Amino acid sequence: MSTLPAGYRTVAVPSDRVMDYRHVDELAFATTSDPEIDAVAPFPVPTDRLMAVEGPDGAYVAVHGSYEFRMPVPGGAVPCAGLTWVGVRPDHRRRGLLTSMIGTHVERSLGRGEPVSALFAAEAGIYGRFGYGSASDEVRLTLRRRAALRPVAGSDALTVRVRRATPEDVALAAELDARAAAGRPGWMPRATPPLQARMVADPPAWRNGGEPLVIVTVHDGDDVRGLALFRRKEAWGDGGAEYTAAVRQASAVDAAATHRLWSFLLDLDLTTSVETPALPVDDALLQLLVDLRPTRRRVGDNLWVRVLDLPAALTARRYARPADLVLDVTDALLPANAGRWRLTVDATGTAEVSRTDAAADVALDVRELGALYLGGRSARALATAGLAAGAPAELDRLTATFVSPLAPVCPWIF
Ligand SMILES: CC(=O)SCCNC(=O)CCNC(=O)[C@H](O)C(C)(C)COP(=O)(O)OP(=O)(O)OC[C@H]1O[C@@H](n2cnc3c(N)ncnc32)[C@H](O)[C@@H]1OP(=O)(O)O
Repeated sequence: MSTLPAGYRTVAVPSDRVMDYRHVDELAFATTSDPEIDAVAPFPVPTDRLMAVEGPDGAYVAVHGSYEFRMPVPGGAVPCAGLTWVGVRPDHRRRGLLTSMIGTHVERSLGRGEPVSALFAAEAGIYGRFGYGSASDEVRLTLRRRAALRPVAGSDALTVRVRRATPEDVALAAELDARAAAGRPGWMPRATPPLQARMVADPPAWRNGGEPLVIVTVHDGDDVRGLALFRRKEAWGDGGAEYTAAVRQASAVDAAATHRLWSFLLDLDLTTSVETPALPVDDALLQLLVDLRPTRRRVGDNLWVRVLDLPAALTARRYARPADLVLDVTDALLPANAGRWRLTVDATGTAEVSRTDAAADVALDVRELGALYLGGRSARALATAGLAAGAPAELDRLTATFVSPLAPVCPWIF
């Protein structure tokens, strides 16, 4: 599957060449490694999941890696290869190295028993051709200070505490993140120490002129029910203070804690605006705001999902209702996924998937199956763009079967 131009070869990256790997990404992304950052936020991708392409002179010219995730899906979690740190040295681009690396990634992921891959795309035009579908959106808000929230019972009884964040806050940040996730599809757990360290890491290079990271916690007696990490940036205009507060993480376990947390963040002295982290498009904050109109909203693509092993992927999640559907799938990269599949879902939401010769209810490419996989897209909407084919009733049956009650999102970029 992986075809490289003559003179290039695919190699695993030994631990003594991780810096060579990183140098390729630095040239591809116009960044540089910084020992001060590495000291608090070590390189997070496991070495045994790093791959490189060597050029004719033996130097690394293209790299990719992956995380070993258990991606939350409706009703469960699926082993997922989180493709990451993909880069091709600018003098070796557009000669098929990424295409070859995707082949390597797919083979290795399937070999490890990972039926799904997911990623954040550096540019939206890159990954669709390889069968990744845009499966979730995120929204980032810029809120005015004192934006009003609808009342929530119990919020006023909760207390808040504020202090500088420290590396020791990592356990609390990870715990609150996991509790706030509440099974939302796509919300990747940060399961390894290097990924968790990044939650609270605060090297000066990441401060963008702002203060060191601050942590605010919401308490019900001794119980911590919410947490936010944020930093303010000093600014003075003709009218006085114009600070902005950028929130890195805002996690709360219920509506009252959510209300208390955002009430605090929305009324910080000296600030005029508050920037949220990536939120799901149905986040509680959007429901609580009395008036969304003055709020700047930027919606962007979030996770891209690639179904690698169709029967394993489709049986790894639960479904919203019983169903008997025949899907006719095309997959130019992985012919084992192509053809007609019967998806039967029982009353518990558990699916069986088998080959069939029966007539298809819906025809679609594996890219669109990836888009639907987390339950955040509509088959009928895809069909309006010519990306799925079927009678409206069958398309709606597919959507109603796949739908997630909560919009999928991954709140952190990997
Ligand atoms: C999950 C992540 O890590 S996302 C990070 C991706 N990395 C970056 O964005 C860093 C900067 N860019 C790069 O390193 C490289 O340009 C890459 C990785 C995006 C592409 O690598 P290349 O080796 O040039 O890709 P390759 O030659 O295999 O191209 C395959 C096809 O994708 C297309 N393509 C490649 N990059 C892009 C892009 N940025 N936008 C749109 N199309 C693209 C090519 O034109 C080609 O199309 P074709 O088959 O119709 O001719």
